[in-house]
Amino acid sequence: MSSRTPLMAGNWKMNLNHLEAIAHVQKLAFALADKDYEAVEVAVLPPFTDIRSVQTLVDGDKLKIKYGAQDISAHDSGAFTGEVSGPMLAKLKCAYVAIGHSERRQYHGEDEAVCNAKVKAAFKHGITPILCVGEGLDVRKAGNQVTHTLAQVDGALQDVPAEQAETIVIAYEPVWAIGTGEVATPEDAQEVCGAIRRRLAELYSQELADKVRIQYGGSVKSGNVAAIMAQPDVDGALIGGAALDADEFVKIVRFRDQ
Ligand SMILES: O=C(CO)COP(=O)(O)O
Repeated sequence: MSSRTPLMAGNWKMNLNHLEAIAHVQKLAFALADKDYEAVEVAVLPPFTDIRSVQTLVDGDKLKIKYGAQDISAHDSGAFTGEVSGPMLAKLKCAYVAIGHSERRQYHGEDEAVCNAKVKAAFKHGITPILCVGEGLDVRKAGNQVTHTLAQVDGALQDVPAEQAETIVIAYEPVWAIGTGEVATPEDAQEVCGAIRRRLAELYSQELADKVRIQYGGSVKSGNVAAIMAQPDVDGALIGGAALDADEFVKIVRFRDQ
């Protein structure tokens, strides 16, 4: 671990309606103390329909939990049925937006060009992208995880200026470890997270690369988070299933105690 403030973000995926979201964030807020927020940045990424409720709670009670969305449209407005725009998310004061999650890549055909456009849309509206990258099982078996993942990083950062790129968060999520209980070893996580940081240094500068937070995601739980966080290039986690259990998520936030 490094001097970068770790970011622990719960990706709720398509779980919890707005009433459940309020109850869940209240539980987190009750359990988390100032010292937790000093050590770790805590964020939740609820479904779109929950964001207004979460915002109202966070604003009203001045909570230190950050929140964001799981996707963003590449377009600002117009005839894009079902999409939610950057200006809409910015109006709800979203701090973060996940871009290019493997489930979006797999089920919605999002490629590097789409991710690149969405990264630009997020920055345009002052929302920090959490760019999700990572290889599937076949690529891992062929030993091509680094090349594959770096190509995703290159594609998504095409023409993104340094002053924006230095604030991005990149989540390395090997697809074979998502929701499978199959966690990458700390060494697997470090191999690719370290390669991502070296690529950022090549694309921009070492100084910029040292600022960027790189998360690991894929079956993170309270029992395995400490070993993953001990890796020098892992600056946090993007947590799916375990983030739906408030007690478990709090334990993950307190990874230093595990
Ligand atoms: O996809 C993930 C977070 O974005 C990881 O999901 P799980 O933690 O459920 O494996």
